[in-house]
Amino acid sequence: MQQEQKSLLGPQWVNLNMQDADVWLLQSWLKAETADKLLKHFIERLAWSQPNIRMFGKSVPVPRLQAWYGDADASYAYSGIKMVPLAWEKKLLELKRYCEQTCDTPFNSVLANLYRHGQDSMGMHADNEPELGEQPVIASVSLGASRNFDFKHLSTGEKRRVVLHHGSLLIMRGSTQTFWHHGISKTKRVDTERVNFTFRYVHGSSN
Ligand SMILES: O=C(O)CCC(=O)C(=O)O
Ligand SMILES: [Fe+2]
Repeated sequence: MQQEQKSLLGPQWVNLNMQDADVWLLQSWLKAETADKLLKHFIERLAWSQPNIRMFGKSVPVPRLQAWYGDADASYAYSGIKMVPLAWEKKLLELKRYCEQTCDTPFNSVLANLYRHGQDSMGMHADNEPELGEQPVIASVSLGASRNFDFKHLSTGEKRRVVLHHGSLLIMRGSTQTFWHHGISKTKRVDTERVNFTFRYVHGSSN
């Protein structure tokens, strides 16, 4: 089954060949002009906020802005925050559908992150919430500033770094979330915005 799915991704995809994982990257998924328009649109139109998360017993603001969109029944807890999805914004729904076509996988929700500059970040984590199921497929679309995306293997400590460019699509699936953490570290080299979408399929309690 896993082998069959792999071949569906097609020749333009780059397999990151990571141990205990199944990660693929398509750097120029969107045309540059489409990606430019979408970046501007999403920065202006999405309902960005900066919620608090609990870290080491303290409540601290996330070091970026975020927004959670999805089907009404796709709510779940993320880093201690109960995320109730906003109804799909029109262009975001179009992007989701295009992403579903490319990945040949359904998604019902997305976490949108806005990194305002290089000092915004996301700590190392796995997207392993029970609502995502055993071997979640997570599709990550990047717009704007290129940022380093870091992986670390939980038992061997092996590290991998890829640069996610404007208009790229990264897919993590299989056992990736079981064996690896991933995150976006701070950098002094970037002073412009980046928007990232991680499309997911949340298994709701009511369906
Ligand atoms: O911004 C990124 O590329 C990573 C986002 C991420 O890991 C997440 O939303 O869970
Ligand atoms: Fe993640």
